[in-house]
Amino acid sequence: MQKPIIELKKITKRYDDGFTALENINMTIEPGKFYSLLGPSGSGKTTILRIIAGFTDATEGDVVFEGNKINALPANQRKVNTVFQNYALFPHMDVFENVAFGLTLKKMPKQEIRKRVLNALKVVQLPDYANREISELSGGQQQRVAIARAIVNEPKVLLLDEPLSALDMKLRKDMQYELRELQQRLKITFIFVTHDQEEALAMSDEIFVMNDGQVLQSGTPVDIYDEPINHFVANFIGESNILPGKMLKDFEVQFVGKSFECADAGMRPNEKVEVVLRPEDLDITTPEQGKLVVKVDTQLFRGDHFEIVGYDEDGNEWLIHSTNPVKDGKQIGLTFEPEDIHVMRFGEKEADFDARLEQYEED
Ligand SMILES: Nc1ncnc2c1ncn2[C@@H]1O[C@H](COP(=O)(O)OP(=O)(O)OP(=O)(O)O)[C@@H](O)[C@H]1O
Repeated sequence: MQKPIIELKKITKRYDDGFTALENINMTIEPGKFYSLLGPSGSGKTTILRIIAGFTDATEGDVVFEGNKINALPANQRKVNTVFQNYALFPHMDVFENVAFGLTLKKMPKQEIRKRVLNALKVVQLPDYANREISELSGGQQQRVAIARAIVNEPKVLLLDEPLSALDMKLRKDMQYELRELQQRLKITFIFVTHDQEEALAMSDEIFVMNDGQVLQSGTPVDIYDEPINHFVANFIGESNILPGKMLKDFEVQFVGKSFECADAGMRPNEKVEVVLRPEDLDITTPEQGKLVVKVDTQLFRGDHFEIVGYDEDGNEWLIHSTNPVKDGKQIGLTFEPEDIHVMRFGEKEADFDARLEQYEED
């Protein structure tokens, strides 16, 4: 592991009205990586950015930057810059003046400002837009100006608060590529707030999944997708079939009244669990050959696959992705591999999960 650039240690934030927005948050941010804070509205993502930027104080805990505690350091002395959701550009200034604003405040020599601003505009692929008015720009171009204005200060960390949420779907996808490419080129640490799981999965080196002021799970997109630690994460990240079950013994789990071989171990016999099966891991076969039988109810064409909804004989709903269509009302069999079954404990927290993993690895 690299030396962290930012650490949040036991951060709690209680607002004046007594509301606890963050509870015991620990985060380690390494330099040069792309991080996402992912969670529903109100989960505390923006509050974390504001604490890192110095716009608000934590009630308890420490913010550490390159090994030094910076709890009391004013926002303008922190080596971080923020790109806001609404861009916060100055409408009465042109593009050049907007990007130059921070440097002008610092009274940097004019020549140096010019060089830096033109360079920043080149980085965001707007080299010929210096003299344009803000009102003459598209949403995507305004977004890029906001990013140019942030990177012109050469921050070590860029904080981005839902910067793509005002853009239409197509532009949003384009900007996802651009931002990721920009981050890799500049090697600045990005901390990106979003409630869009697809966006977080596509762009990040690491994701922190948040809910109710807590980090539920952190890890690479693949880890979080393949090994969600609880119902909330499994549901929030991608589409899942989640069913109640019971761990019979190591590598054997029971759900929908049947027992199945699985790849999970280290739980108590008969422990109540939840089982996750991703729609794309289910293969369709004949009812005779299926591990489960499902009656197809409806299907939607999604371009590269069909999304099929069916019900088993107990009335559990199943979501299945298939490359071929299946007739409504048809009985189909479903098969899957033992490693496609992901078993979760009820209500598990990340710390418990880590402890269990350690115990399991020691055994
Ligand atoms: N000044 C304040 N006083 C009291 N409560 C606040 C204050 N600011 C934010 N909150 C509350 O703290 C919680 C976390 O807010 P925060 O803005 O961090 O969430 P978020 O995850 O960024 O949400 P969104 O995606 O909607 O921006 C919310 O319930 C919010 O209502």
